[in-house]
Parts: sequence; structure tokens; C-alpha cells
Amino acid sequence: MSRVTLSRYLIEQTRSHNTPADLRFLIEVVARACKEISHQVSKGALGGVLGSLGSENVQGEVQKKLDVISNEILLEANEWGGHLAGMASEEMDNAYQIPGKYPKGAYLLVFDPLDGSSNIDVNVSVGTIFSVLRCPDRQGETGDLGEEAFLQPGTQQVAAGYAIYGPQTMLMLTLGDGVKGFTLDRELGSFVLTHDDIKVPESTKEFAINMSNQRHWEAPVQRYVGELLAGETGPLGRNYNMRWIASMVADVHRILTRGGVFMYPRDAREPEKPGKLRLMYEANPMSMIIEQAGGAATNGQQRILEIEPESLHQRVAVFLGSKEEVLRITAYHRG
Ligand SMILES: O=P(O)(O)OC[C@H]1O[C@](O)(COP(=O)(O)O)[C@@H](O)[C@@H]1O
Ligand SMILES: [Mg+2]
Ligand SMILES: [Mg+2]
Repeated sequence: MSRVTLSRYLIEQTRSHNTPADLRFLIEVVARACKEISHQVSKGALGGVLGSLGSENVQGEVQKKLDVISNEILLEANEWGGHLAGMASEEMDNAYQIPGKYPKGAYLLVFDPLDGSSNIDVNVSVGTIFSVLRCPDRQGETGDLGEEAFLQPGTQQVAAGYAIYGPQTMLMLTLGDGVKGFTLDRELGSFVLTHDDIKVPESTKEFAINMSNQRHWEAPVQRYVGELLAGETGPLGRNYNMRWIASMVADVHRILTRGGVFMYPRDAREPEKPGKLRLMYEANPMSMIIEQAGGAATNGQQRILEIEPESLHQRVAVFLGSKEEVLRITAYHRG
């Protein structure tokens, strides 16, 4: 059987689904950067890449060396491709405009360069999450590309994906027509299509939540998780299993592979923050992937993809995965 590489798949998409050539090149460049990040991550203590820097990002989180290295790899790889007008990242306070006359390229790239970075030093899976938006058409203007250009709801994403750096490095991708999974063949140096047409099972017996926050949750989440824990003695009438990797990439990857429900609710620790995860570069791309695989993603009240963003680093509550469970917890929120 001949192998379908990511490049071959993208060429096919250009031919048969009219995927624009510049979007194809953009995905290729992101994939190349992910290969480089995978290489850096795999060096671990041998490469001197573990541990923290003395710095914090815009959200006050301590930056790991690999957070910054991964951010630079993505910036450098994408800066000169000509397909992008700008980039925004978890690790940068402000949007980054590609130097030159605006608008340079047709797209905007938003990313979490290294997700789950608290897990790097303990050798647990981490990943890169990315989202591609169209740059609003402002032909002729030469002004700065501001944050507003990025503030588009997730329904406007033209592509989304993540790379997971685990026992295997994989790239999961959607161009809005289902989800494909590619595994990095290190001998070939290419991502090879290994998971065609990924589907999230509609029902599940597995949930993922950071239980240590239980006392801070709101009533609908208390009720729902209480019912899961009650198992066959409770109203749901069956036993559930729990997993929490604390890398969104790894938790979502498990759900794409065998189903499940992932939750990071808002809670009372910091009432002004509507959750921990970031809308633009965590929740939106993951929600597009999950929906494209037949699952659902809400903030408890509405589809995550329909939220109108107000700022680049905005946070959001996240419930995503197998449809039946996401709809149940959303119904509990709506009362
Ligand atoms: O520390 P907690 O509460 O378990 O949170 C884990 C969550 O935080 C994150 O690590 C945040 O991502 P970053 O590492 O990119 O900041 C998610 O990947 C994960 O789901
Ligand atoms: Mg993250
Ligand atoms: Mg991160």
C-alpha cells in the first residue's frame, strides 16, 4: 500500500476540494515547525531544554524554556512564507505583524506553541495547538495589523490542528472536512496519514477534569460530576472511569481516539475569569477538531465556536467530547 504523506494529502485537497495553494503551503510550514519542536522536546535533559526561564508570559505564567523555544520556531518558520499577515501566540503579549506592507498574506495564524508545558520536565505528552483564520480584507490600507483582525469567532477558522509529542509524534488536522491524523515517520522525515476520518463515539464512560478544583465548581458541574461518580448507583446508571493528563492536547487526543468528555469549567477561585483555557488558541481549534469528528464543544451555555472574542488572550470554560455527555452538562447549565 502506498503511503500518503501530509504533502500528498494537501496536494489532493488542492485538486479535489479547492483548498487554496497558499493555505496548503501554510500548513506545510506549520507541520515543519512541529517536526522541529518535536525534535527539541525529545532531547530533554540532553539538550539542556528542560526547566523554566526567569520570565512570565502575559497571563502571569512562568515560561518554560521550551515554551519560548517552540514559540520562536513557529515564528521563524512562518515569517517568510508569504502566506501570513500576522501571528498571535500564548507566549506573546500582542499580535505580531509580518514585516512589510499590510496585508502581506491572506491568513492569520494563532497558536499555543507548547501546551501542557508543566508536563515537560516529567516526560509526559505535550503538544502544539494552532488555528488558521482569514485576514480581514483591508486591501490598500497600510496601517498596522491590530488585535481586532484576530477577533473572529471560531466558526471562521479555515483550518485547525495540533501536534502531539508523545510516544509517537502525530499531527491532527482539519480543513473543515473531517479530521485526519498523521504520524511522524522519523526515517522518512514526513508525516504519514495513519488515521483517516476520525470520529468521536457519541457516548462514553470516561471523563476528564481536574478533581482538585471540585470545591470551587459551580452547581451544574457539581451535579454532573456527582452523577458520574455515583456510577451505577446514580441517575446515569453506569460506572465511569476518570483520566486527567493535564495536557489539553493529550486529553483531547485520547477523546478523539476512544471517546470521552473533557471539562475545564469556570470556578470560584478567580470569579472574574471565565475559565482557565484560552479561547483563541486552545478552545477554538480543539472545538473545531472535535466538531469535525462528530463531537460537541460548549462553554456550558453556547457552542464555543460561536463565541465572539473580545481579546486575544480571553479565557473560556470548556466542555468538549462525546456528544451525549456534552449536551447533558450543557443542559444542566441552562437549567
Ligand atoms: O494545572 P491544571 O489545572 O491541571 O490545568 C491543566 C490544563 O492547563 C494547560 O496545561 C494549559 O496549557 P499551557 O501549558 O499551554 O499553559 C492545559 O493543557 C491543561 O488542560
Ligand atoms: Mg495550553
Ligand atoms: Mg502553552
